[in-house]
Amino acid sequence: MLTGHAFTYIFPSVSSPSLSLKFQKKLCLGLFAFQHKRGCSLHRKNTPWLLFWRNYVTIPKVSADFTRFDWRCSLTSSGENKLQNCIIVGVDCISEASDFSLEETMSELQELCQTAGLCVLAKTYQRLETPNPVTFVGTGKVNEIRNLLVLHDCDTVVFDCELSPSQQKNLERKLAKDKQTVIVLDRTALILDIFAQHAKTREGKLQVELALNQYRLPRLTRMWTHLERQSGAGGVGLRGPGETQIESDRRLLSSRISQLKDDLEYVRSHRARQRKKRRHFEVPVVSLVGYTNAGKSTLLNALTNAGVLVQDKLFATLDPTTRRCRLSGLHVHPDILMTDTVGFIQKLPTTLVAAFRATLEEIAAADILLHVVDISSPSSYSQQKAVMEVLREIGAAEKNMVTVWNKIDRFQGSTDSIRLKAAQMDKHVAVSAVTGEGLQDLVYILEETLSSLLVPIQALIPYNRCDLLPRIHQYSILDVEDYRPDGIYILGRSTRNVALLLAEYRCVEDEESLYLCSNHSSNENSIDMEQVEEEQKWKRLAKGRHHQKAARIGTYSV
Ligand SMILES: Nc1nc2c(ncn2[C@@H]2O[C@H](COP(=O)(O)OP(=O)(O)OP(=O)(O)O)[C@@H](O)[C@H]2O)c(=O)[nH]1
Ligand SMILES: [Mg+2]
Repeated sequence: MLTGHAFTYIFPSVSSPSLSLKFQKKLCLGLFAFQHKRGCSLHRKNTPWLLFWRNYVTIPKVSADFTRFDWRCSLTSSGENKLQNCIIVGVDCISEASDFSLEETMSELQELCQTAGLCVLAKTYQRLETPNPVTFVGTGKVNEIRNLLVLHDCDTVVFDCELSPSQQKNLERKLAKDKQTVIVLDRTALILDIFAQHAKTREGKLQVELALNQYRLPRLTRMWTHLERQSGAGGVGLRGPGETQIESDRRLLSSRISQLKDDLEYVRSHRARQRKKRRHFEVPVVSLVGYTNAGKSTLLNALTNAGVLVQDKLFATLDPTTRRCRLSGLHVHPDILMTDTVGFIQKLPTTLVAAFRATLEEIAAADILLHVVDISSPSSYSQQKAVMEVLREIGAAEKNMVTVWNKIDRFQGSTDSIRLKAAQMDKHVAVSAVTGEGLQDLVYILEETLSSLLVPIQALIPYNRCDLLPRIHQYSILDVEDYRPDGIYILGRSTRNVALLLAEYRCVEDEESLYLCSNHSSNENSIDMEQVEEEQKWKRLAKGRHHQKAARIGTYSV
């Protein structure tokens, strides 16, 4: 029989204060017996019922409210998202070279503040050789910020950098005026808060919660300073009651983090399985990537009538949206899956990149990336570089990519000149997602890029397999189609799936032409026979299960 202690050790996530211990024990032992009977492992991570239990039945309670962000809790007692005043502090570290100018970074920080619900009253900045380990900025700057706080009667400061927990604590102490508390936020906290406000789907919420908790864990002590002061009065030796609370909160928070990691791992593997299945249909995936507010969602709406939320705010989109669409200019692949996803930003917090792995992997797995750039922004070049950096980080920089210069209707110079400039560059196109200008060029480039995904084919199809011809004609570009006495000889390029279908009729009659064809397509698209069997197995599986959802088909006529 399990004792109470052993019980919570083995089933930490099931122990919920909302249920009686007796009931929890009974339930877990029942489930354990059930699993044991079926020969399943008792390992925590391998128990689907436990995942289900954790996700849908109980969430471990922690003594503090960890589902809301600390600073927002302290700002608004009611928890409402009302506008708060703040002062922003820009930091330009000479040791950390950036493509963005200080002015660009400051205006971006102001936009971030506005999106998070903060009203910027004053700005200041400092150029530093290296950050001060105690307060990040110098002592003189700390005094200046304190004066600004008094002058504007404000109690929130936002720093444009990632502060360490101790720097944040020191700044709060030094900036506190007349014993009134001052809230010190850094760029990471601000972005995390925006993400927390915008996450709608369960997956998005899990990812944001993981990033939030990872950010919070080393900063937990700051929440309990009021209890630390009781240590002497409480007379509990050298340990204050606050310390015990921190320990238990830290343990609960760590266990919540590991639960979230487990849950996200499950999401990731589910997505990977979906991707593997998707590869067996002829629908290529085109992913919209780009800096936040570049116009990705507007472009998706313009092409597919997806009805995705469009806002002149940073990180309006957080959760990926995929739409199956039919673009009238596309022939080889008339249907494509288009995905709109979270935008990128310079100095993207590392916790977010790690937490959003499931979403970012979707980008990395796309067939083609449409890199949307706001060409009307003075920072368009730096933004483009920042996006490429994140793509490099997630291993997607070498993907087939089309650069879309968006918002040409707002461009300072002439629209024709920017369209001409894009036309002169490889895989570049200039459009306006709002007016529709240039969208025809985009579809044309997309068609070109999609046909580069095709693989070379050369086969002699027997006359009793004429049923394959309609599919071959639909998804291939044929250079030769010769009706011979022993069968139909074809040479050209086609989709991966058609190439797999023709694997058993493959013949190598014209090696030179096949070589030319294969030069058309990228190396990663060439199929090797080792994969054929595995792919055909999947094909049979996919055929048997009519599980393809009737996707919404948007139409766009050019
Ligand atoms: N003038 C003009 N405005 C545009 C164009 N494309 C988008 N916008 C505007 O730019 C703003 C941001 O557009 P979104 O489509 O939400 O941008 P996004 O890249 O999806 O942004 P996030 O989801 O926040 O990363 C909105 O106000 C759009 O109306 C365009 O071609 N011309
Ligand atoms: Mg968007």
